[in-house]
Amino acid sequence: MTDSLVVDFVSWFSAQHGVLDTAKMGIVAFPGHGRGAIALKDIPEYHTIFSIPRGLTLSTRTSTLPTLMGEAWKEGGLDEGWVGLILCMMWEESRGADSKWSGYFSVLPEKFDTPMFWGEDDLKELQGTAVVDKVGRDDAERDYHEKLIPAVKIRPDLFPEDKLERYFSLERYHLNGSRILSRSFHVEKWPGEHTEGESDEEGANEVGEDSAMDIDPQEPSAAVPEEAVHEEAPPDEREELHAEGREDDSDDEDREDPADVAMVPMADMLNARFESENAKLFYEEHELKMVSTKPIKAGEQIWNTYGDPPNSDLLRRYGHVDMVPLRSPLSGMGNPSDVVEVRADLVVSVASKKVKYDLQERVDWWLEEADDDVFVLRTDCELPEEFVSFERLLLQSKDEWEKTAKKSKLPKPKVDKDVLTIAIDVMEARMKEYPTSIQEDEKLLEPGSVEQLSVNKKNAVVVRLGEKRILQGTLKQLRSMVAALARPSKKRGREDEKSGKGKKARK
Ligand SMILES: C[S@@+](CC[C@H](N)C(=O)[O-])C[C@H]1O[C@@H](n2cnc3c(N)ncnc32)[C@H](O)[C@@H]1O
Repeated sequence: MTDSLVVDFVSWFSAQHGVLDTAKMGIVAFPGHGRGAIALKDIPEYHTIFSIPRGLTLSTRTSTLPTLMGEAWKEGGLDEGWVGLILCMMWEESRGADSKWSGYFSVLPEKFDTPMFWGEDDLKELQGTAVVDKVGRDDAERDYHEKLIPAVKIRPDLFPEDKLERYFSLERYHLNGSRILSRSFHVEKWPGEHTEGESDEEGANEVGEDSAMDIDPQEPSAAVPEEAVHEEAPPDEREELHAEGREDDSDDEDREDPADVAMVPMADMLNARFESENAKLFYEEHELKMVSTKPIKAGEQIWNTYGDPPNSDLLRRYGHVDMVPLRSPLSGMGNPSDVVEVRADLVVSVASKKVKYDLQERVDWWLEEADDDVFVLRTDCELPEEFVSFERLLLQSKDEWEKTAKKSKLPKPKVDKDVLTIAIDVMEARMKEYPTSIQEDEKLLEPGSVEQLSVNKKNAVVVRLGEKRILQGTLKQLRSMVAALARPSKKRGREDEKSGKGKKARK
């Protein structure tokens, strides 16, 4: 069946000087994925599938609203965070056919499956996962009340009373916020490009949450071999860098200029799946181009990348989860990018039962020096170095601790029996934070049972099961290391090598 909204959208796109290779790409419904792009013919590598003039992207740079609002834009804090872009989207949509983007709004979602819109019962299913504390509905609402509504009130000429309920409600605010979270791109200005009223200060007014997808600047020349492309860390990788406390992380790198966050019609029609990317968006001086990064066979889906985040982030930002074969030491289906977050305070509460001294001073020192209050375990099921180093700090004798503080150096991440035993207790305690067991979750996802689950509940089970499998895998490795230590030393040496003891944890 032809999707008439898509037909209208494609004509609007062409009328606005977007160029789509209609012989090669179609937009169709993929069961469970919404709409997506399909190759209608074989597409060779490095083929431009469509291009979008920069002016057709929708951002605070391209909408005329900030200019019409004048000084009030900055004075009202609309140049900070996403609230300005949300207001631009609401305003453009409220203008109907007068807006340049009128043909775009009709293909944007009106409903999301993300936890932001879940009821209490569904949210309970996520207990223990990394999603719970990150939904951020209250923070988002603060901007609505403190910035957006005052701006709307002072300009009834731009925001007429009779349009407020339909286009500027709190519900529409959340909807547009979610459209940005799941569909926006990071599009930087071309060097030398100047936008009226915009500060040139680096990192000015950065936003805490990155755009949904990153794109690469392309060399200004037309022919672009892959090597010429500057690869940037996708947004979620940057979040991970921060979470892992690498030396090169800094808040400035973690955050983006809100004016760089852009809605990109057509480019946001592409779905993504773990390591399936076969096309990518690049930007040039005047246009953005979706280019195939691999040959794509006729009938195949054209996939973008969202940076392969863990299922907890996929669910929170996009409303879906990835299920692909897992890699050793895990098995079955899941997301190989999954992570479990283990709070440092859980480690402290477990360790404090084993030691006789007060740990507060060491914990404060750690937070100052390492800035890591959460440890991230991955599907390789290895203890992160930072976790081991933190444990060692908590276990140090008074003398050792004094030396550590004096030298201002984190303890070496050396694993021994005490470290392993506490790590096991921590993993067991972390596992208890989920209200259900692995077996119960696996049963819920079995054929015959999974069909009875709502989409939200199924996704919640997939997220929590993915996290629990990492904990289970890590526990298995830790227990075998303890068992190896208990064996006579000659045999142990050989087994330690096999079990990876002494191997550096992933940083
Ligand atoms: C950038 S849009 C892609 C186009 C979208 N499917 C549509 O119908 O407009 C991102 C949204 O597509 C859906 N999506 C993308 N990849 C998916 C996948 N692998 N499985 C299920 N849904 C997916 C999610 O709803 C996500 O929020």
